[in-house]
This record gives sequence, structure tokens and C-alpha cells, in this order.
Amino acid sequence: MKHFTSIEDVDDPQQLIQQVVDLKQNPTSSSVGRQKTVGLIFFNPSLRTRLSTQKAAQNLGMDVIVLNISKDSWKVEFEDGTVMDGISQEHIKDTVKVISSYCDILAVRSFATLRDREKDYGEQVLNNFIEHSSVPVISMESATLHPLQSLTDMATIADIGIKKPKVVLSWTPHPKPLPQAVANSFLQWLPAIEADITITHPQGYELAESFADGFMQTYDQEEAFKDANVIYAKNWSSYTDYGATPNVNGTWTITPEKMALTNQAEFMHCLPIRRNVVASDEVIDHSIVYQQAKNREYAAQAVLQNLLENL
Ligand SMILES: NCCC[C@H](NC(=O)CCC(=O)O)C(=O)O
Ligand SMILES: NC(=O)OP(=O)(O)O
Repeated sequence: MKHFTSIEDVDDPQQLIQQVVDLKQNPTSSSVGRQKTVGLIFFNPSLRTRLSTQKAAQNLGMDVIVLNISKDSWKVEFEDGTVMDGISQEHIKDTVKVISSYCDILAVRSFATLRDREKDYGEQVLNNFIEHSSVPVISMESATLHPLQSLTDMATIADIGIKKPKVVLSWTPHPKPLPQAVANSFLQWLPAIEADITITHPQGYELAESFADGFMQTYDQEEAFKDANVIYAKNWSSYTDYGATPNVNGTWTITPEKMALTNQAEFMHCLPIRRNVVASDEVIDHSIVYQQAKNREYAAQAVLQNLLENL
């Protein structure tokens, strides 16, 4: 594995998922990271990704540098050939070349802007990191994908121990427009575990065909929930009317009544979660979201370990 920015970077996804499950049972410490430094670069806020990746790096003996680039550093210019006489102070190529010179692995979080679909789906920021970094790059959520979350989610579902579970990705309400990254990435990884997959969302919230094609899709949330073993809740804004939040008929908040339609399904969410908007308190309080969040540590550890062993 050269980078970790999508499932396509992973030679054997099943093996990596199993490695996460094994680390959870037996988090043996390897010191493969001694004398190595990982840089965690955040263009957006984070709680789990920041802390779990930091903890995973420390478990492997690594040193960690964290930079909240939007708050603490110079304003970055992303366009090539620009005359930089405006507010941007440093070009991304200079930023990345310099940061990577201090690190053995670089990790970056850069959300979708939700303004320009072509730019977001072209992964301008992530691709600049890959192009200009002298060391491997990990995505800590890019404009279109969140592979550390998805690897975690696959290991969490595998750990439930149901053979070929029915997994439902359900759109849920949210007070502000959110990226499609978590949902896209979840769908990209699901075929790596044996699962029966259904996507449910209101009209207007269809995901990009490149991620959703081939899966069962329905506008009827209650129908989708029947016989489900896992409900994976997530909000996303419109892909077709990019970044918009078209009006929705009916209520999509996940309640105990809706969970009762399932086959005693586990409720999952990547967090942070807006309580009583995405799902009711009762659903969240009886869910596996904290095990899921804890698994972020093992997923990050498996990824770092693989990259370190290939340095
Ligand atoms: N990292 C996991 C989710 C991150 C992000 N959620 C958020 O921005 C939620 C913010 C809020 O609730 O206002 C997303 O959906 O991609
Ligand atoms: N799930 C997740 O990525 O959480 P943070 O945004 O808090 O890192």
C-alpha cells in the first residue's frame, strides 16, 4: 500500500479488515513506528479522527505533529499559476513539500466545499497532497471519501458476527448541508464484506451512480428497514443539485418504532450525531456507536502499520 485514500489503494481489503478485527481482540503493540513521525493536517474540525489516529500512532511508537491548517497556519492557495496578490499567502505545493519533509507519513482532512461538484469530485486538495508529498498520504476524510471511517465500519459489521447481514444505508435529516463522503465511502467498502445492501433516501438525494449503482435503492425507508441487521444512518446533501437540500416528505428521523421494523438491527453512525434529528436519544443510547468510534483507533493502527512496513 503506497497511500490510503480509497479502497482502491488497498491490495487486499478483506485482509486489512481482518487485521482491524484482530487488533481489537489483541491490540499487541508493534514498535514499527519508532523514530517515525506522522503529520495530521486538518482543514476541518475533528474529534474521533484526530484522537484515534494520534492514539494509533502512539501505540506504534510514532511521534505525532498536528496542524489545524485553517486556523493556525497561512491561508493556502490551491489554483496553479495564480498571481498571489490576494488573501492567500502560501501555495499548496509549497505547503505540502515543506510539511512532508518533516514527516514519514502525512494525513489530511479536507471536506467538500459543496459549491463546485467538479472540483470536489476532482479531489483537488487530496490530489495536491498526493502529488507534492514526498511521503505516503492518508485521507482523514476528503471531499468524496472517508476510508478510515469505512474500514472501521466494515470491521465493526464483521464483528457483529452475522453471516451475510442485511445492511441498510439510510439518509436522515440534518439542519445543514453535509458532504456525501461518508455514504460514498461506505458503499465503496461494503462489497469487501459479504452483505445484502439497501440504500434508502428521499427523492433528490440520489448518490453518484459510480457509488450507488448495483445496490437496491428505495424511497421507502420503512420498507428498507424490514429484516435489516444493521442500520447505518447518515445525512448527505444533494449530489444532482449539488450541495442543495431539497424539501423532504415524511419524517426520516430514526426512532425506536422504525428500529422495531428491523430484525433487531444494530444502529451505526460515524458521529458526531445531532440527537433527536438524525435519530432519537433512545436509538443512540442503545446502539453500538461507541464501539464503532473505538474501532477507529484499530483501523488507523492497521493502516499506519501497513504503510510503515512498506516505507
Ligand atoms: N467525520 C464524520 C462526519 C463529518 C461531517 N459531518 C459534519 O460536518 C457534521 C457537522 C454538524 O453536525 O454540523 C460529514 O458529514 O462529512
Ligand atoms: N467520524 C469522524 O470522522 O469523526 P470526527 O469528524 O470527529 O473526526
